[in-house]
Amino acid sequence: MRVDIVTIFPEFFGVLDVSLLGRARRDGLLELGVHDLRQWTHDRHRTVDDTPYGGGAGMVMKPEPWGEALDALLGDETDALVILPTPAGVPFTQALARELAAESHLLFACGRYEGIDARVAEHAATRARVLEVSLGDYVLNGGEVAAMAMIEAIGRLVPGVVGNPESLVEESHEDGLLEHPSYTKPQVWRGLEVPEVLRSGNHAAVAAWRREQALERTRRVRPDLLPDDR
Ligand SMILES: COc1ccc2nc(C(=O)O)sc2c1
Repeated sequence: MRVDIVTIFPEFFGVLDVSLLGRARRDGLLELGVHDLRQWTHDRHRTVDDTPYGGGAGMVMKPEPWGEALDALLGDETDALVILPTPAGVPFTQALARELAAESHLLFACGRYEGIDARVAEHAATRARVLEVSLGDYVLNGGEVAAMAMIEAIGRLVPGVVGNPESLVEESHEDGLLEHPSYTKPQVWRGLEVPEVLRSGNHAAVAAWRREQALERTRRVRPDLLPDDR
């Protein structure tokens, strides 16, 4: 998978060189390109924003630099997916992350200020698929944090990135439930003991206990995830 990121804060994404995604890049499983939007400006001040038509507070990102950036990064390619992080987007979920992990080329267009001129998404849709996505029902200062979170959630699902694919199965949201609590040594810690069933060696009993714990935790913390009959 290739991931391109266009941003006015390219230094923001240095962290993607470390940990899991850093190794995936070195192993050739993920290709990452981080691009400063200002390289597609042509004035002395490298201007990327201007006042909004219709008035209102804040500034809007100009369409010209974005158009040239997408021209340069998409070329004649037709199967790229342009992801626009925005509070007005569809919710980012584990299911969406799984879908996006199957893509061959993602381009994250990270807005700042009050957002990107709407014609950028409109014109991009004439040459690529465009998806406006939100991390959640809150507002960040720009698309970079959202893009970072999405790239991590998507990248770790790309085959080969996580050493043991089994570890991707028993996770919150993978089966529609929150994950069960986990324990490791010591058996007793500050008077708190690991549940006996986990030390029983009875795999069926452990699986049943974990399932019940996941259901109980989901009912308590995220009842909205449960269909009415669970
Ligand atoms: C101007 O670009 C922005 C601003 C806020 C924002 N908030 C997001 C979110 O997913 O919460 S994405 C995003 C992009």
